[in-house]
Amino acid sequence: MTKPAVLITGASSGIGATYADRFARRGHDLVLVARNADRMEELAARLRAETGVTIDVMQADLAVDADVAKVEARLRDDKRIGVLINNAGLALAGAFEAQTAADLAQLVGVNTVAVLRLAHAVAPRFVAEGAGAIVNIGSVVGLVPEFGQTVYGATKAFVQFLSQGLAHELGPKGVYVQAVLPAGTATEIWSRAGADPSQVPPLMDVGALVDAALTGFDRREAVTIPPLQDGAQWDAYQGARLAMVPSFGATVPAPRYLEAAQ
Ligand SMILES: NC(=O)C1=CN([C@@H]2O[C@H](COP(=O)(O)OP(=O)(O)OC[C@H]3O[C@@H](n4cnc5c(N)ncnc54)[C@H](OP(=O)(O)O)[C@@H]3O)[C@@H](O)[C@H]2O)C=CC1
Ligand SMILES: CC(=O)[C@H](N)C(=O)O
Repeated sequence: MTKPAVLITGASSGIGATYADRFARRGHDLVLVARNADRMEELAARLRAETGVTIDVMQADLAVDADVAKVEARLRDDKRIGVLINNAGLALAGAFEAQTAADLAQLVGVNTVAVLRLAHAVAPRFVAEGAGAIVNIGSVVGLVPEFGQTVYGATKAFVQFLSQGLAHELGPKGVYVQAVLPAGTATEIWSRAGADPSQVPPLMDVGALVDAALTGFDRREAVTIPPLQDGAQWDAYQGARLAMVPSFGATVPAPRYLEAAQ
């Protein structure tokens, strides 16, 4: 049986380039998407030579509406594509009040709007086929407002919610949706974000990260958190969240709000 082609955003470096390497070695044809076409062509030439798979390179800036539309069209029309890896993203150093509106718009555009639009473009075809996979790269930062990377973390919380919601909606229709939540991983994201090198935490090897994410993928896990050593902690967290749900149906405020503040 022919393996589905895989479209990977942010495939010019780091986690995306490593996904490209791993899927090529599994025998999948690829579509690589990012801004730096030279780096993708170099990666594609190496992987074609080493694995024999077919690789197309699409230059696109996912902060630019017309470029996102180009990738959406490819996802809608190219029926060979059966896996979307929504990986492209960026981080931003600095305090919220010092970050510029333009930088924040780019951060939110690439990390959330593009992720949503690409998933939305491919979902109808996957649902009609009753097959397909959407992998969204979030971050543990989306679970920890206390880290102080507020807007970056908010984009990753969006990715996590979107993924869990889509898993709930699309799973019964045959479409697998996975959220991958890396923690600090050794890629260019830190220097690109302008992070102070003395503040960078110990980092996971990018190959180890992607191999663990693919283990979760093969198991059809909804949320994969490679650095989390005790998986039962995630299950307990989800259990605590779901335990609140019946209360959300209450039609009167909780007693603690019925006493006037002193
Ligand atoms: N490394 C880490 O510690 C962690 C990373 N992540 C997430 O992993 C994902 C990949 O990042 P990582 O590999 O670490 O970092 P890199 O900086 O190495 O890679 C980011 C990729 O995204 C692409 N990209 C960035 N901006 C745009 C844009 N406007 N349009 C198209 N492509 C773009 C870059 O390509 P180009 O410049 O060619 O466009 C590059 O291929 C991100 O979503 C990140 O948030 C999550 C948790 C931890
Ligand atoms: C820059 C970061 O904080 C990193 N990409 C992460 O998500 O952990």
